Amino acid sequence: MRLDIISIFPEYFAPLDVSLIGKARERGTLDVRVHQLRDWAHDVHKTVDDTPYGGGPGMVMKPEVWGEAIDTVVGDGSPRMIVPTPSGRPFTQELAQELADEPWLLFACGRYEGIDSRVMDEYATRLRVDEVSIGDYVLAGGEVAVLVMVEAIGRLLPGVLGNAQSAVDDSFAPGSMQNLVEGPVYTKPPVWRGHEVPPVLLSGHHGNVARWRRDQAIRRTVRNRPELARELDPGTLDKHDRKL
Ligand SMILES: Nc1cc(-c2ccc3ccn(Cc4ccc(CN5CCCCC5)cc4)c3c2)n[nH]1
Repeated sequence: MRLDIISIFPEYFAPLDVSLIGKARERGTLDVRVHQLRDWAHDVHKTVDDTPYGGGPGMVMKPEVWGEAIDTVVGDGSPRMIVPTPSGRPFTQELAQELADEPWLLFACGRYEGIDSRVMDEYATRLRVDEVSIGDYVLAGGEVAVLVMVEAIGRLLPGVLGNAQSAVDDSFAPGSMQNLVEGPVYTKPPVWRGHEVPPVLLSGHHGNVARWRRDQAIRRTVRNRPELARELDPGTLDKHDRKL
Protein backbone atom coordinates (compact mmCIF):
# COMPACT_ATOMS: atom_id res chain seq x y z
CA MET A 1 0.00 0.00 0.00
CA ARG A 2 1.09 3.52 -0.85
CA LEU A 3 0.21 6.35 1.57
CA ASP A 4 0.72 10.01 0.64
CA ILE A 5 0.26 12.68 3.31
CA ILE A 6 0.21 16.41 2.55
CA SER A 7 0.63 18.77 5.52
CA ILE A 8 2.24 22.06 6.65
CA PHE A 9 3.62 20.10 9.62
CA PRO A 10 5.35 17.05 8.07
CA GLU A 11 7.32 16.63 11.31
CA TYR A 12 4.07 15.41 12.92
CA PHE A 13 4.65 12.14 11.02
CA ALA A 14 8.04 11.22 12.51
CA PRO A 15 6.20 8.59 14.66
CA LEU A 16 5.48 6.70 11.43
CA ASP A 17 9.17 5.72 11.42
CA VAL A 18 8.82 3.63 14.59
CA SER A 19 7.10 0.44 15.76
CA LEU A 20 4.64 -1.44 13.54
CA ILE A 21 4.39 1.15 10.80
CA GLY A 22 8.15 1.75 10.76
CA LYS A 23 8.85 -1.94 10.33
CA ALA A 24 6.19 -2.27 7.61
CA ARG A 25 7.92 0.60 5.77
CA GLU A 26 11.31 -1.12 6.12
CA ARG A 27 9.81 -4.34 4.74
CA GLY A 28 8.18 -2.49 1.87
CA THR A 29 4.64 -3.43 2.95
CA LEU A 30 3.93 0.28 3.32
CA ASP A 31 5.25 3.09 1.09
CA VAL A 32 4.65 6.29 3.11
CA ARG A 33 5.45 9.65 1.47
CA VAL A 34 5.02 12.89 3.44
CA HIS A 35 4.83 16.20 1.53
CA GLN A 36 5.23 19.82 2.76
CA LEU A 37 2.21 21.77 1.41
CA ARG A 38 4.20 25.02 1.44
CA ASP A 39 6.41 23.63 -1.36
CA TRP A 40 3.51 24.57 -3.66
CA ALA A 41 3.05 28.11 -2.25
CA HIS A 42 5.03 30.44 -4.49
CA ASP A 43 4.94 33.79 -2.68
CA VAL A 44 7.92 34.79 -0.58
CA HIS A 45 6.05 34.00 2.64
CA LYS A 46 4.77 30.66 1.27
CA THR A 47 1.23 31.63 2.24
CA VAL A 48 -1.30 28.80 2.44
CA ASP A 49 -4.24 30.57 4.12
CA ASP A 50 -6.51 33.58 3.75
CA THR A 51 -9.57 35.16 5.41
CA PRO A 52 -12.91 33.31 5.10
CA TYR A 53 -15.53 34.56 2.64
CA GLY A 54 -18.68 35.47 4.56
CA GLY A 55 -16.62 36.43 7.62
CA GLY A 56 -16.17 34.31 10.72
CA PRO A 57 -13.25 33.34 12.92
CA GLY A 58 -9.81 32.22 11.81
CA MET A 59 -8.42 31.55 8.36
CA VAL A 60 -9.16 29.08 5.56
CA MET A 61 -6.59 27.19 3.47
CA LYS A 62 -6.22 28.46 -0.10
CA PRO A 63 -7.49 26.20 -2.93
CA GLU A 64 -4.72 27.10 -5.40
CA VAL A 65 -1.92 25.74 -3.21
CA TRP A 66 -3.83 22.54 -2.45
CA GLY A 67 -4.68 22.09 -6.11
CA GLU A 68 -1.04 22.27 -7.21
CA ALA A 69 0.06 19.94 -4.41
CA ILE A 70 -2.59 17.30 -5.07
CA ASP A 71 -2.09 17.46 -8.85
CA THR A 72 1.65 16.82 -8.36
CA VAL A 73 1.18 13.94 -5.90
CA VAL A 74 -1.69 12.26 -7.80
CA GLY A 75 -0.33 12.73 -11.34
CA ASP A 76 -2.56 10.57 -13.53
CA GLY A 77 -3.12 8.06 -10.70
CA SER A 78 -6.29 7.57 -8.70
CA PRO A 79 -5.69 7.29 -4.94
CA ARG A 80 -8.58 7.34 -2.52
CA MET A 81 -8.46 10.81 -0.92
CA ILE A 82 -9.15 11.11 2.81
CA VAL A 83 -9.69 14.54 4.35
CA PRO A 84 -9.92 14.61 8.17
CA THR A 85 -12.57 17.04 9.43
CA PRO A 86 -14.73 17.34 12.59
CA SER A 87 -17.88 17.12 10.44
CA GLY A 88 -16.88 14.01 8.47
CA ARG A 89 -18.00 10.40 8.27
CA PRO A 90 -17.09 8.62 11.54
CA PHE A 91 -13.86 6.62 11.40
CA THR A 92 -14.68 3.10 12.58
CA GLN A 93 -12.99 -0.31 12.51
CA GLU A 94 -15.18 -1.10 9.51
CA LEU A 95 -13.90 1.98 7.63
CA ALA A 96 -10.33 1.12 8.72
CA GLN A 97 -10.74 -2.33 7.13
CA GLU A 98 -12.25 -0.79 3.98
CA LEU A 99 -9.30 1.60 3.68
CA ALA A 100 -6.79 -1.18 4.42
CA ASP A 101 -8.01 -2.86 1.22
CA GLU A 102 -7.14 0.20 -0.89
CA PRO A 103 -3.86 0.15 -2.87
CA TRP A 104 -3.24 3.92 -2.51
CA LEU A 105 -4.47 6.50 0.00
CA LEU A 106 -3.89 10.27 -0.10
CA PHE A 107 -4.41 12.14 3.19
CA ALA A 108 -4.97 15.91 3.01
CA CYS A 109 -4.25 17.50 6.40
CA GLY A 110 -6.03 20.80 6.94
CA ARG A 111 -5.16 23.41 9.53
CA TYR A 112 -6.72 26.77 10.58
CA GLU A 113 -10.52 26.43 10.06
CA GLY A 114 -10.14 23.90 7.27
CA ILE A 115 -9.51 23.65 3.52
CA ASP A 116 -11.53 25.66 0.93
CA SER A 117 -14.42 23.30 0.11
CA ARG A 118 -13.87 23.65 -3.63
CA VAL A 119 -10.75 21.48 -3.26
CA MET A 120 -12.87 18.48 -2.21
CA ASP A 121 -15.42 19.32 -4.92
CA GLU A 122 -12.70 19.47 -7.57
CA TYR A 123 -11.12 16.12 -6.75
CA ALA A 124 -14.45 14.37 -6.17
CA THR A 125 -14.90 14.70 -9.96
CA ARG A 126 -12.12 12.14 -10.52
CA LEU A 127 -11.21 10.51 -7.18
CA ARG A 128 -13.09 8.84 -4.34
CA VAL A 129 -13.00 11.61 -1.67
CA ASP A 130 -14.05 10.94 1.94
CA GLU A 131 -14.21 13.58 4.67
CA VAL A 132 -13.61 11.61 7.90
CA SER A 133 -13.95 12.42 11.62
CA ILE A 134 -12.06 10.45 14.27
CA GLY A 135 -14.41 11.66 17.01
CA ASP A 136 -16.77 14.35 18.24
CA TYR A 137 -14.14 16.82 19.45
CA VAL A 138 -12.26 19.53 17.58
CA LEU A 139 -8.52 19.13 16.97
CA ALA A 140 -6.29 21.97 15.73
CA GLY A 141 -5.66 20.20 12.43
CA GLY A 142 -5.82 16.92 10.55
CA GLU A 143 -2.35 15.53 11.40
CA VAL A 144 -3.24 13.71 14.62
CA ALA A 145 -6.34 12.28 12.92
CA VAL A 146 -4.12 10.91 10.12
CA LEU A 147 -1.77 9.31 12.68
CA VAL A 148 -4.77 7.60 14.27
CA MET A 149 -6.10 6.36 10.95
CA VAL A 150 -2.71 5.20 9.64
CA GLU A 151 -2.11 3.15 12.80
CA ALA A 152 -5.60 1.60 12.73
CA ILE A 153 -5.28 0.84 8.99
CA GLY A 154 -1.63 -0.25 9.11
CA ARG A 155 -2.18 -2.92 11.78
CA LEU A 156 -4.77 -4.56 9.51
CA LEU A 157 -2.34 -5.00 6.61
CA PRO A 158 -1.03 -8.54 6.05
CA GLY A 159 2.27 -9.13 7.86
CA VAL A 160 2.20 -5.93 9.90
CA LEU A 161 1.05 -7.50 13.16
CA GLY A 162 3.32 -10.39 14.16
CA ASN A 163 1.80 -13.86 14.71
CA ALA A 164 1.76 -13.13 18.45
CA GLN A 165 -0.81 -10.42 17.85
CA SER A 166 -3.87 -10.54 15.70
CA ALA A 167 -6.41 -8.04 14.52
CA VAL A 168 -8.91 -10.87 14.03
CA ASP A 169 -9.98 -10.77 17.71
CA ASP A 170 -10.27 -7.00 17.84
CA SER A 171 -13.26 -5.59 19.67
CA PHE A 172 -14.93 -4.34 16.54
CA ALA A 173 -13.72 -6.96 14.05
CA PRO A 174 -16.25 -9.35 12.50
CA GLY A 175 -16.79 -12.48 14.55
CA SER A 176 -18.04 -13.59 17.96
CA MET A 177 -16.60 -10.56 19.80
CA GLN A 178 -17.92 -8.11 17.18
CA ASN A 179 -19.30 -4.89 18.65
CA LEU A 180 -18.08 -5.85 22.11
CA VAL A 181 -15.31 -3.89 23.81
CA GLU A 182 -12.21 -5.64 25.12
CA GLY A 183 -12.40 -7.61 28.36
CA PRO A 184 -9.63 -7.44 31.01
CA VAL A 185 -6.19 -8.93 30.30
CA TYR A 186 -3.64 -10.41 32.72
CA THR A 187 -0.06 -11.75 32.74
CA LYS A 188 2.41 -13.09 35.33
CA PRO A 189 2.74 -12.97 38.33
CA PRO A 190 -0.44 -14.91 39.36
CA VAL A 191 -0.74 -12.68 42.46
CA TRP A 192 0.38 -9.05 42.49
CA ARG A 193 -0.01 -6.87 45.60
CA GLY A 194 -2.71 -9.25 46.76
CA HIS A 195 -4.63 -9.09 43.47
CA GLU A 196 -5.18 -12.57 42.03
CA VAL A 197 -5.59 -13.44 38.34
CA PRO A 198 -9.13 -14.86 37.83
CA PRO A 199 -8.64 -18.64 38.42
CA VAL A 200 -10.45 -19.63 35.20
CA LEU A 201 -7.54 -18.12 33.23
CA LEU A 202 -5.12 -20.48 35.00
CA SER A 203 -7.40 -23.52 34.54
CA GLY A 204 -6.20 -24.49 31.06
CA HIS A 205 -9.85 -25.11 30.14
CA HIS A 206 -10.07 -23.21 26.82
CA GLY A 207 -13.85 -23.43 26.57
CA ASN A 208 -14.34 -21.95 30.02
CA VAL A 209 -11.72 -19.27 29.29
CA ALA A 210 -13.51 -18.26 26.05
CA ARG A 211 -16.88 -18.11 27.83
CA TRP A 212 -15.42 -16.07 30.70
CA ARG A 213 -13.76 -13.62 28.29
CA ARG A 214 -16.99 -13.16 26.33
CA ASP A 215 -18.94 -12.60 29.55
CA GLN A 216 -16.41 -10.01 30.72
CA ALA A 217 -16.54 -8.26 27.34
CA ILE A 218 -20.36 -8.16 27.50
CA ARG A 219 -20.30 -6.79 31.06
CA ARG A 220 -17.81 -4.08 30.11
CA THR A 221 -19.78 -3.21 26.97
CA VAL A 222 -23.03 -2.88 28.97
CA ARG A 223 -21.24 -0.73 31.55
CA ASN A 224 -19.09 1.49 29.32
CA ARG A 225 -20.86 1.47 25.94
CA PRO A 226 -24.63 1.08 26.52
CA GLU A 227 -25.29 2.34 22.99
CA LEU A 228 -23.36 -0.68 21.64
CA ALA A 229 -24.99 -3.06 24.12
CA ARG A 230 -28.45 -2.07 22.82
CA GLU A 231 -27.34 -3.25 19.33
CA LEU A 232 -26.35 -6.72 20.55
CA ASP A 233 -28.54 -9.70 19.65
CA PRO A 234 -31.12 -10.20 22.45
CA GLY A 235 -29.69 -13.66 23.00
CA THR A 236 -26.30 -12.15 23.86
CA LEU A 237 -27.51 -10.55 27.04
CA ASP A 238 -29.48 -12.39 29.66
CA LYS A 239 -31.66 -10.34 32.02
CA HIS A 240 -28.89 -10.33 34.62
CA ASP A 241 -26.41 -8.63 32.28
CA ARG A 242 -28.92 -6.00 31.18
CA LYS A 243 -29.21 -4.81 34.78
CA LEU A 244 -25.41 -4.40 35.09
N1 LIG B 1 -12.33 14.37 14.45
C1 LIG B 1 -11.74 15.61 14.24
C2 LIG B 1 -11.08 16.05 13.09
C3 LIG B 1 -10.69 17.34 13.37
C4 LIG B 1 -10.00 18.27 12.44
C5 LIG B 1 -9.50 17.80 11.23
C6 LIG B 1 -8.93 18.67 10.33
C7 LIG B 1 -8.85 20.01 10.65
C8 LIG B 1 -8.39 21.16 9.95
C9 LIG B 1 -8.57 22.25 10.77
N2 LIG B 1 -9.13 21.83 11.92
C10 LIG B 1 -9.47 22.73 13.03
C11 LIG B 1 -10.89 23.16 12.98
C12 LIG B 1 -11.77 22.67 12.04
C13 LIG B 1 -13.12 23.09 12.05
C14 LIG B 1 -13.53 24.01 12.98
C15 LIG B 1 -14.99 24.44 12.98
N3 LIG B 1 -15.13 25.75 12.32
C16 LIG B 1 -16.41 26.32 12.75
C17 LIG B 1 -16.64 27.67 12.06
C18 LIG B 1 -16.63 27.50 10.55
C19 LIG B 1 -15.35 26.88 10.11
C20 LIG B 1 -15.08 25.57 10.85
C21 LIG B 1 -12.65 24.51 13.90
C22 LIG B 1 -11.31 24.07 13.90
C23 LIG B 1 -9.32 20.48 11.88
C24 LIG B 1 -9.90 19.61 12.79
N4 LIG B 1 -11.07 17.66 14.60
N5 LIG B 1 -11.72 16.60 15.13
